[in-house]
Amino acid sequence: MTDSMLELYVHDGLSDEEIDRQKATYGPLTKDVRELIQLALQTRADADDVARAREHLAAAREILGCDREDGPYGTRFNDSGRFRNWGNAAIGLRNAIAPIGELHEDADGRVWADIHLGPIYEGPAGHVHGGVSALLLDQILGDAARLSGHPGMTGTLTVRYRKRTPLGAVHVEAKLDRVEGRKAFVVGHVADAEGICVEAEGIFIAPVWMVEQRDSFAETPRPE
Ligand SMILES: CCCCCCCCCC(=O)SCCNC(=O)CCNC(=O)[C@H](O)C(C)(C)COP(=O)(O)OP(=O)(O)OC[C@H]1O[C@@H](n2cnc3c(N)ncnc32)[C@H](O)[C@@H]1OP(=O)(O)O
Repeated sequence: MTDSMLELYVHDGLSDEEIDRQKATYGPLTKDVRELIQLALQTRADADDVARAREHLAAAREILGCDREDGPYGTRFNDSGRFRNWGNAAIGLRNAIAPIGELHEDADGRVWADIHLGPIYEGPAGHVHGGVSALLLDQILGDAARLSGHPGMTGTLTVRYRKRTPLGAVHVEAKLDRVEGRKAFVVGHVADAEGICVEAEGIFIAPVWMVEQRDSFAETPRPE
């Protein structure tokens, strides 16, 4: 288990220029697919038009599938400290379902993101699915732990839904509270314009193998 995870931390030696080129190529593709996911939900096109659109999509799948990788993307890094977890379900640059775009870090260690949650993230009518809020919090709290120098796996995530979260603009933030041995305690919340909707505490635990590799994981200042 541990070994299989480490195998997915790959130094692929890409130059910064090549990473930028890939971002410019695949970032817009992800954006297009994200819009497509929403259109699949919202289109009123009739059966003929849907059939026509599906033919185009089949053609696109054929082109994109010609040369492809198998399996998970993992975490890839290069010599200049840039790392890519572009498949990450919450924040991956190449993952069209990942809701988090840009992540910010303040000088006081607060990590935050402003996100637009469209209708594909619906749970209760017109409101954000509770699992999506937990996804955002798991990621942002984990990033706050990592960026404060205490990366770890989520051991426990405690989520309290204080009020419903409307679809639309939300703000997510987190901050390291304290560290006890291999455990980092992080607190955070999801808020709408009216205030906090969901609050969370996470315990992020650095497994022994991660502590041994800590330099590689902690000194990762430039996630893509
Ligand atoms: C580079 C990292 C990037 C992070 C990105 C963040 C965003 C993504 C976050 C995730 O989604 S991670 C995926 C979800 N989490 C997992 O799949 C974790 C699965 N569980 C594990 O791998 C292990 O159970 C874990 C690493 C959490 C703990 O295993 P250990 O063998 O290191 O724990 P150990 O039994 O030695 O206990 C160490 C301490 O932690 C405590 N502990 C263990 N499991 C715990 C737990 N689950 N919750 C709270 N505390 C826990 C335990 O009591 C003890 O406390 P004390 O030091 O005070 O005695």
